[in-house]
Amino acid sequence: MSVSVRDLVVGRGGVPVLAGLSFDVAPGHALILRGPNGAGKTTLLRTLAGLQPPMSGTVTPNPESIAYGAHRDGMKGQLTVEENLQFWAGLHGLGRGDAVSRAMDVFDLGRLADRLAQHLSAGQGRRLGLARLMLTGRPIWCLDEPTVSLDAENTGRFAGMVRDHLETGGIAIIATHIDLGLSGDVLDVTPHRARARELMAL
Ligand SMILES: Nc1ncnc2c1ncn2[C@@H]1O[C@H](COP(=O)(O)OP(=O)(O)OP(=O)(O)O)[C@@H](O)[C@H]1O
Repeated sequence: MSVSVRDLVVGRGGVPVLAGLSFDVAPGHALILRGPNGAGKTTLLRTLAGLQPPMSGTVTPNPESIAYGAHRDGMKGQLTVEENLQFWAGLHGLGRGDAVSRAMDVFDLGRLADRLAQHLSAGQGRRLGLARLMLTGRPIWCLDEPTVSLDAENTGRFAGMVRDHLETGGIAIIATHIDLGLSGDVLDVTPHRARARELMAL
């Protein structure tokens, strides 16, 4: 399954932020989004993931194939680390087998299994949020600054997790300011800024 974006315009509060976006991402490939603060990377990712509608243009496939990851999405503070992961696994039909323990292993969460999510440090919470991706069973990951709060070791674990995902035919679209050492295309959204395009047309 490929991602295909055509003539996409994305915005916030009814105001266009990025325009003229057309790109494809093939199975097994990553696309790294770059651009300065406020350029529109989050807005683009949220639109791809179906969290907000495009102002115009098309995105395929539909959001059911896409897992969106940012901050502590969907984490329930009153549940433990393991309970959170079991909840997600059950929701996506992966509640049986060892999917949860494999997801915990990726970010070395075993020692935190019984800790309430609300008591996790920022980096621990990020590790839990990222481990969740493995339990969605979704082939396309849209990730917004996934390594914020992660130390070097866990940043490496994250890059390894994405590599494994790509090797099994998955797709990752990632907004990040750091070099994750992943091979993939880079899309600098700067030339697509709606205001920049308006000025260029003058
Ligand atoms: N709810 C909102 N209403 C109106 N404008 C918004 C809203 N949220 C964000 N914006 C604006 O939309 C623009 C794009 O923001 P966005 O978060 O997509 O940028 P970004 O490239 O992800 O930035 P960063 O690198 O800082 O995370 C910014 O100018 C921002 O101020």
